Amino acid sequence: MATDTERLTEAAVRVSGLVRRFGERPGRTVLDHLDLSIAPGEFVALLGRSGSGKSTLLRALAGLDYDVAGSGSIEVPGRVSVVFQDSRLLPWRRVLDNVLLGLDGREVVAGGRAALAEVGLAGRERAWPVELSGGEQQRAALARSLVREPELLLADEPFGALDALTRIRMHGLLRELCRRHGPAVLLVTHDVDEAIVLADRVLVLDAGRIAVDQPIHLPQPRSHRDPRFLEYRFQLLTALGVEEETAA
Ligand SMILES: Nc1ncnc2c1ncn2[C@@H]1O[C@H](COP(=O)(O)OP(=O)(O)OP(=O)(O)O)[C@@H](O)[C@H]1O
Repeated sequence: MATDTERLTEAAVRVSGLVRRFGERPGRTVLDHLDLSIAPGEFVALLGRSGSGKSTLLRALAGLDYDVAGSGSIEVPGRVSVVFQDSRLLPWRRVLDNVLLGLDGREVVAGGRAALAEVGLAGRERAWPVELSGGEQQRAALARSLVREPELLLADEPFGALDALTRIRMHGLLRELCRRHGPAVLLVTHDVDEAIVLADRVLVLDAGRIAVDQPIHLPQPRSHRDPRFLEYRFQLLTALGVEEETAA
């Protein structure tokens, strides 16, 4: 029998027949025999209408869905980091202590400082979270994830609460950090453009399954004005049920 490590050599994530239900029996089926695989280092964005189950899938991959009815198999690597829409920094800990939370040893301090420098927060190690802007708090959250050198980064609307300009800056930063650290990424987003700008592959979740699996064949950095970008946008908006005239 193959070991966990052997089985994961070709895929960072392998999900098979995943079912998740909520409510009293028989309950509402949110994920319905969903299959998904993500290669090591691949950046995948997950779109879907509100309530389609994107966060449910992400929580399942993160192992955060205790007490949920369901079945199916999930294989993920040993080192998984999660970033949410809010930074979830502990307000009573300084920024560097937040980044190092749960890590031991003197050498991790240097790693934490380096991670903060990578996200543009050098010099803010001793700041309190409340002293950071929303974008800076998300940068700190990214540093906290990356210092753990994850093989899989799960991100649930990490830029959803940021203004448009900060968002664009964060896109560049995330792309660069992923290029350097090479985790597989699953990014949940409502923003079709964000998905096309960042991802190697865009998925659309519908009726409990992956309804669209679209590789994005565009060089980085990607321009919204590229006609191929517009084609991907049109196609994905249509898959999301946005009126064709609006999508056009
Ligand atoms: N713990 C829970 N208990 C009951 N129902 C839940 C629970 N978690 C999620 N649901 C339901 O499952 C469905 C999918 O929720 P989920 O948060 O995964 O959707 P989503 O695609 O991430 O939505 P959004 O884009 O609005 O964030 C929703 O109808 C939601 O109400």
